[in-house]
Amino acid sequence: MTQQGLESDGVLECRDVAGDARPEVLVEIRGLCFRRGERVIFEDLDLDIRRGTVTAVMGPSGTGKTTLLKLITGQLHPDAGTIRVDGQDVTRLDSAELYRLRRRMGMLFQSGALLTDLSVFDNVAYPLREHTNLSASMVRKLVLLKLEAVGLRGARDLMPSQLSGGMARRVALARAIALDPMMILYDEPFTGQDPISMGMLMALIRQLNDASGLTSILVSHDVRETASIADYLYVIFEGRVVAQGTPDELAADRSEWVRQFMDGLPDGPVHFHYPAPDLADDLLLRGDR
Ligand SMILES: Nc1ncnc2c1ncn2[C@@H]1O[C@H](COP(=O)(O)OP(=O)(O)OP(=O)(O)O)[C@@H](O)[C@H]1O
Repeated sequence: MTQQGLESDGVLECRDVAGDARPEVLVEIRGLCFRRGERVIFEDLDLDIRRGTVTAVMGPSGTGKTTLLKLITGQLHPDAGTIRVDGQDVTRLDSAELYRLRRRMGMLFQSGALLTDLSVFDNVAYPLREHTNLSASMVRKLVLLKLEAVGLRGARDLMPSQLSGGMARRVALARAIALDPMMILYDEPFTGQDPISMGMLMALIRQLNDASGLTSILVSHDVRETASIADYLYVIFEGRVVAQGTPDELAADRSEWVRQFMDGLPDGPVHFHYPAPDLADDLLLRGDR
């Protein structure tokens, strides 16, 4: 049994819910509640990531997508709810168990920069040297295979400063799959990429997922590109899932939420302004902030 959030008279409460583990689901989130100070980021959020799929999590800026990835990887602890990854509730693991589980999750975060003083080869070798006792010749073979998978075996001796942005992201991807994770989490992998790089990364995400039997969670603002490679999409807003379905289902969905988000419309249920007092009142207030 675990706790699940409920809104009652504007107060976030929690109730007990039972988890329902299903083998086809790799990540099962139930009743997730998470606050940042006074701000409720997630409130009673349910979400499933099925094994073998590329599942995208989309939503307006600041809605909590990166936070969700951090909760799944146990970097943040929820206020209530369960997050099961491969049957284990990450909210209840001790640090050694969490460490073992995290080794099975590859991450490609926006800030996941390469180590600038190490070559491409050594960047990819790094997790293998840190986390395994493999011989140098086995590390070499694995690094070359991972670099081959991202098309950069020939770039092994380059330093990060000699790579384009798209190449750097592909090296980071090779590093993320070095330990053969069961799952890979991508946070805005396409940001700042030209169309060719973006196309390469999209194809790579799909290919790696299918060829390596991975499960992928993809957080992205790039709706069209994401929809073209994802099997299933979640749209989250104000702490909850407001829409979900296959790309075809969401393309056919007429609800205001889905249309605003999928079609990038400036007007709709999502407002441009962060909540604030009335502008005229605010301007009349004394003070220096
Ligand atoms: N360390 C922090 N301390 C306090 N608030 C934070 C912190 N990190 C994020 N937040 C807040 O949590 C909310 C969710 O942030 P998050 O980065 O998860 O959003 P996001 O959906 O990934 O946004 P974007 O699409 O712009 O990257 C935001 O309102 C943000 O201001």
